[in-house]
Amino acid sequence: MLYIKINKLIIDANEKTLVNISFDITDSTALIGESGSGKSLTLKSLLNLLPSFMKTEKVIDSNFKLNYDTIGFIPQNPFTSLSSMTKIKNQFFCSDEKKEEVLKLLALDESILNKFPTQLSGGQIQRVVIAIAISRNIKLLLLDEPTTALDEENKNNIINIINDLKKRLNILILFVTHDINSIKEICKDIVIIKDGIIIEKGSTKDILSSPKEDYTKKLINSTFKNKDFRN
Ligand SMILES: Nc1ncnc2c1ncn2[C@@H]1O[C@H](COP(=O)(O)OP(=O)(O)OP(=O)(O)O)[C@@H](O)[C@H]1O
Repeated sequence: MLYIKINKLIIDANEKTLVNISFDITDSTALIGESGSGKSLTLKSLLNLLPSFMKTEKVIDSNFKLNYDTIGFIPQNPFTSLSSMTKIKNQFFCSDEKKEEVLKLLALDESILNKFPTQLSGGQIQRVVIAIAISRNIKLLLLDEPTTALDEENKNNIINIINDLKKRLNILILFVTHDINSIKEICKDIVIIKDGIIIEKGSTKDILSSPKEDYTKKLINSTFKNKDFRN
């Protein structure tokens, strides 16, 4: 079983600590917090993409190497991550067989390979971005609010697709969002973050059914319409 134990992650900028957290990813973890809580900085630090003026202290234990080959990243806005002048088939870096395999997993027709991104819908583009990420045999999939730029129908589609991928592929998931409701089907664990510090963490079921902190209750009440977990 894959795991990542983030025993210490401290990010400082200009003498100020922006993030100071520790948590594990042993299956699928949601990192949830309001704007400015430190979610993106956490993802960027795992991808080694923080600006050089930020100082980082990382103590991470994992049973695989964390690098470009093993980490896939799905950004908030899929429209900016594809090259608009390049046909979809040339945006993959894998064999044709692998392309066919991942397109099937994402319920995308092979005909999209000969199209340009501008010829696809928002939902199709996000699925292509996910297909490209998983075509690299990654071990960790980072998702940064992947449904923000999508309409309600495509949002639900993407959530179902990620849930399905999680069941089929043996990969870890770290899903960043401010919307608890969007991850309740996908993520086994939740980490609640505020001002760079963890407020509460635990299993999704426990956090949703009996949140301990007021901040968590506020997040749940602002987004959580489905009462399944409370009964
Ligand atoms: N380049 C930077 N220089 C200085 N401070 C920064 C920089 N980037 C982010 N910060 C600060 O770090 C804190 C965490 O920012 P971060 O972008 O990680 O928040 P977030 O939780 O991802 O927010 P959002 O949901 O709006 O994307 C914020 O206070 C932000 O102002």
